[in-house]
Amino acid sequence: MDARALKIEAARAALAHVEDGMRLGIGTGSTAEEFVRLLAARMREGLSIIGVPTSERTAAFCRELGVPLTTLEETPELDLTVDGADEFDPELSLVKGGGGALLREKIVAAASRRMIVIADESKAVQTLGRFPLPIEVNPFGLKATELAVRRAAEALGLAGPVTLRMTKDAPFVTDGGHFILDASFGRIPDPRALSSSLHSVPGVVEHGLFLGLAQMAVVAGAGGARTILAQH
Ligand SMILES: O=C[C@H](O)[C@H](O)[C@H](O)COP(=O)(O)O
Repeated sequence: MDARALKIEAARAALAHVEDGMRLGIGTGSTAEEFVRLLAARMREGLSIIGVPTSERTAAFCRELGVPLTTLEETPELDLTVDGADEFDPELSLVKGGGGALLREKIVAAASRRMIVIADESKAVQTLGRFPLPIEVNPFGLKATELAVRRAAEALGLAGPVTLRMTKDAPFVTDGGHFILDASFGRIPDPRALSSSLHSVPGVVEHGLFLGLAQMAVVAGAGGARTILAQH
C-alpha cells in the first residue's frame, strides 16, 4: 500500500465512529483531508453532521466538498474530533502542528468529548521528539521568546536547534497571525514537564504537544488498520 492508501485506510476506519447528527471537529493535513473526502461521500448517501474546521485550509476544503460548517461560537461543544498527527507514542501523546494548525486543532480537540487520531505506522514512536516540536509564538519579541524557550528546554535537559519556520523568504504565519518555532529536541522523555514549562514562557501562544486529548488512534499499516486506545 502506498502512503496515500494508508491514510485513506485510517480515515475509513475513523469514519465508522461517526454517527448521524454528530457535531464534528475536523482536523488539518493530508490524512484529515482523506477523512473529509470520505465524509463528504458518506454525506451524499444521507449522513448528516455539522463540522468545525481546525484551519482555514480545512474550511476551504470542506466548503469545496459541501461539508456543512459551524463555529465554536455557535457550537462550543463537539461530540468527536478526527485529526491527523505528526507522531504519537504508546500513550497517545501526540506531536502536532507540522501544517501549522496546532492552536485551532488543540482548541477544537479540547472542546470535543472524544478525539480520534488517524495516522499511518510511520507516525508511531516510543518517545516523542523525533518530529521537531512546533511552538506557536507571538511575533512580538520573537528573539526574546526564542531565548526563553531554549532556556526552559535546557532546564529540563533538552537541547537542539530551534528554528523559525519560513515559507519562501518570509516567516510562516498561522491562521491566528502568529509565527512557529520548530524545536528539534530529539527526544522528549517528559512531555508533561515540557508542556507546562513552555506554557510559562510569555510569548508562547501554544505548542504541539497534545497530552491526554486523544482517546483512540486508528493506525494504518501494511496489514490493515489497528486501533489503539489511550489508558487515560
Ligand atoms: O498542523 C497540522 C496538523 O497537526 C496535522 O494533523 C499534522 O501535521 C499531520 O498531517 P499529515 O496528515 O499531513 O501528516
